[in-house]
Amino acid sequence: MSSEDALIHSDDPRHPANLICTLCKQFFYNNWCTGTGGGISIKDPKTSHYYLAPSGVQKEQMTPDDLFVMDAQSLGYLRAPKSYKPSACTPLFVACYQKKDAGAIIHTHSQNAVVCSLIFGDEFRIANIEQIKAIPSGKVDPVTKKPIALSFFDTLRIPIIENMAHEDELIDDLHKTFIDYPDTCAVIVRRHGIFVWGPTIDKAKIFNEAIDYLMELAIKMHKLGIPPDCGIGEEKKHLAGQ
Ligand SMILES: CSC[C@@H](O)[C@@H](O)C(=O)COP(=O)(O)O
Ligand SMILES: [Zn+2]
Repeated sequence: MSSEDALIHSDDPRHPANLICTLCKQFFYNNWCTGTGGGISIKDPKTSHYYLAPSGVQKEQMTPDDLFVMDAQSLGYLRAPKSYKPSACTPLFVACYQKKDAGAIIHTHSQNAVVCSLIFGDEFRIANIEQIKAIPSGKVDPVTKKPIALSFFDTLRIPIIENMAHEDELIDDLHKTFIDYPDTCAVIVRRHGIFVWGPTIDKAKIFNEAIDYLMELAIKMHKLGIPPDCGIGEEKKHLAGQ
C-alpha cells in the first residue's frame, strides 16, 4: 500500500476516513446531505491531519478512496484524488479548525436550518427547552476544566449569516461570527444550511442533532404563535392571543 493510501485505509470503523463515509450515509437519510449538498470534515486526533470530502459527489456513496487529506501546518494535500476537487467548504472547515480549535465540522442543508433562516433575522434564539442542555455554553469549569453546557434556563443563540454565490465567499462573515459570538458552536447560512463544529466528531454530531431538533421545534412553536425564546409560562399568553 502506498503511503498516501495508508492515510485512508484502516479496519477501524472510527478512523476518520471510515467515519466520514458512515456518517454521510446516515446524514443522507436524515435529508441533511442530499443532492451532493453538505458534508463532514474530521481532524484525525492522532496525526492532526484534516480529512475532507471531494466536491460535488453524492456524499452517501463516498468511499475512503475518494477522500482528501490535508496537512494541518502547511495546508498542503498529503493525499488528493486526481479525479476530484476538494469540497468547496474546505476554506470554511479550515477556518473552524484554526480559529475554533474544532476537531470536526458538520455542514448540512437541513430544511430546519433553512426555514429558521427565513423566519428569524440575524440570530436564531430558543430558550427554556430541555434539549438546550446538549449544547456547550462556551464556558469552562474553573475547577474541573471541563466545558459547561447551557442550562435549561439559558437561551441558545446562533448567528445567521447571508448566503453567497460561492461557498468561499462566506469566509468573512464566518470570521465575523467568531468575534461576535465567541461561544457559538454553529453558524446558520440563510437559505442554505448550517455549519456545526465540536472538539471531536462525536461532540459535533451531538451538537448538530440537538440544534436540528431545536430548529424543528422552533418552527413548530413559531407556527403556533409562540416565540421560541419566550419565557417559561409566557406561551399561554401567545396561545391565548390566537
Ligand atoms: C448542491 S451544491 C452545494 C454546494 O455548493 C455546497 O453548499 C455544499 O454543501 C457541498 O459542497 P461540496 O463542494 O460538494 O462539498
Ligand atoms: Zn452547502
